[in-house]
Amino acid sequence: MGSCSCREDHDLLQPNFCVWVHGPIIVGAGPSGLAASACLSENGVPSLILEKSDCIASLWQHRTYDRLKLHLPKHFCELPLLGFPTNFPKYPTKRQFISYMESYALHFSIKPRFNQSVEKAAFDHSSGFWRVQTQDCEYISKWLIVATGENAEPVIPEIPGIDNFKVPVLHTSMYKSGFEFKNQKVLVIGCGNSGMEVGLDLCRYNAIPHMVVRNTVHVLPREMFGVSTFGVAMSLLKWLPLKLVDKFLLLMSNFILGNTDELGLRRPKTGPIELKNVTGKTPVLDVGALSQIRSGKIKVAEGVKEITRNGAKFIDGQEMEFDSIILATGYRSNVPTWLKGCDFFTKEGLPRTPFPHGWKGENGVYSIGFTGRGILGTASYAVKIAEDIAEQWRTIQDLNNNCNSHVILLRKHE
Ligand SMILES: Cc1cc2nc3c(=O)[nH]c(=O)nc-3n(C[C@H](O)[C@H](O)[C@H](O)COP(=O)(O)OP(=O)(O)OC[C@H]3O[C@@H](n4cnc5c(N)ncnc54)[C@H](O)[C@@H]3O)c2cc1C
Ligand SMILES: NC(=O)C1=CN([C@@H]2O[C@H](COP(=O)(O)OP(=O)(O)OC[C@H]3O[C@@H](n4cnc5c(N)ncnc54)[C@H](OP(=O)(O)O)[C@@H]3O)[C@@H](O)[C@H]2O)C=CC1
Ligand SMILES: O=C(O)C(=O)Cc1c[nH]c2ccccc12
Repeated sequence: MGSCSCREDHDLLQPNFCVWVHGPIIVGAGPSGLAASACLSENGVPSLILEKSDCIASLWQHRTYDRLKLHLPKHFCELPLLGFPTNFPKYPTKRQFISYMESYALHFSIKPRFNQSVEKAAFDHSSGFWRVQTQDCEYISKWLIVATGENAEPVIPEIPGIDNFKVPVLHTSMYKSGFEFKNQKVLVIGCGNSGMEVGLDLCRYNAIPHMVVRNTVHVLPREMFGVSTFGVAMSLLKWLPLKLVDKFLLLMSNFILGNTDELGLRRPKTGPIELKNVTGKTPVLDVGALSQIRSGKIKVAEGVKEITRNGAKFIDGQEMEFDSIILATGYRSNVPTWLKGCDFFTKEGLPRTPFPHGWKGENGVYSIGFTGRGILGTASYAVKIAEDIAEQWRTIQDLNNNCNSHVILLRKHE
């Protein structure tokens, strides 16, 4: 740090330069990064977002399927300070959600630096600043906000023989629509919300999906008599203990959906909300896959033992041919690959302290978007982070007054 000489310039990105950022550096321009930036700006604090992709909300724009809709009502998926347009339906489509994110960024004049992949970030104890390295440049700030998300990388399981399958195996993050799988026999591995919804989408294109359910799973209706199940759970939790709420949800689910165990979807012993809180495993909110399972259009298979060139061998000894394989095996955080020397995050890349206390670490590091509570968790952390940094910002504002820009280019001495 002491080896940097100052030069003002906003647009140059060269390996031998480091950029001094007056406000916080935010890594990731998804909903969490945008929310943090908007709340900071509302508190008078500038920030700089570094985004590895070429757009905002890249998970939604590049890594989700066409028929995706929010499965929680829109008021549970709003970012702070600016809500959804009133003409949006209760469950906005992916396109609508993206357009909301775009207007959000525009409204708060958020201009991330795209194509900046953070490769390393570490706190420099000697200077008291965070040093954030991308492929182009080093950025330096007093604060680092980690907003790279719980869904940063696909989980690709090591299933014996998987590399020998005749065509490339696709993860749901690359799946767009069943159009490419018309009339095909498709093995879908995994039965979370992605597996269920991809299975359903495949049915719409006359494909024949076989879905691997290796474990137990909670399937709940998206709505209970016109009210969202998520909303019902949130309301009841204000008054009743968690276990009772879970009992109620299961009672209602059995009434609305029938016995899912009979379909090969065995329920875990722990209730759906308790399981979500303890393990992070999201219950499936059914938007139609279950009736396709009941009618036999989506076939349920137990665990896969091995993938062959033409298909799969299952643990019950059956062998079957498939045209394609889709991995609906979920996602993981990538934080451990780039955030160094900081035990704020676990080796799984999630904050060590669970919700609602995991937003602030030591030395000016913050996390947003790792609460297992979707956008709702993001919104609550954005407000807390912005207030916390704004308070520090005000105390050092006198120093900042000497600078007329919040991004300054520094030349590194060789
Ligand atoms: C299919 C799907 C549907 C979902 N539906 C809902 C829903 O209906 N409601 C809900 O509340 N939640 C939902 N979620 C949860 C979802 O995680 C959130 O909606 C939201 O996208 C999280 O925002 P985020 O900004 O924390 O993470 P992301 O949206 O993943 O954004 C993180 C950003 O960080 C960038 N990034 C990652 N690594 C780096 C790096 N090293 N350097 C620079 N940039 C980096 C990524 O490119 C990305 O743009 C869904 C998730 C999935 C996968
Ligand atoms: N409309 C919406 O809003 C949607 C929201 N989402 C959200 O996105 C997030 C990610 O969901 P999703 O992509 O479904 O991931 P999940 O982590 O929820 O589910 C992954 C699934 O893959 C299974 N699995 C993992 N590894 C293997 C393996 N080796 N063999 C067999 N099965 C395996 C898991 O089984 P096991 O339980 O045994 O580990 C689980 O069923 C969730 O929060 C979800 O709610 C997703 C889609 C739509
Ligand atoms: O859809 C998701 O992935 C979410 O994270 C939303 C969500 C947060 N908590 C839940 C509990 C039950 C179902 C969905 C969610």
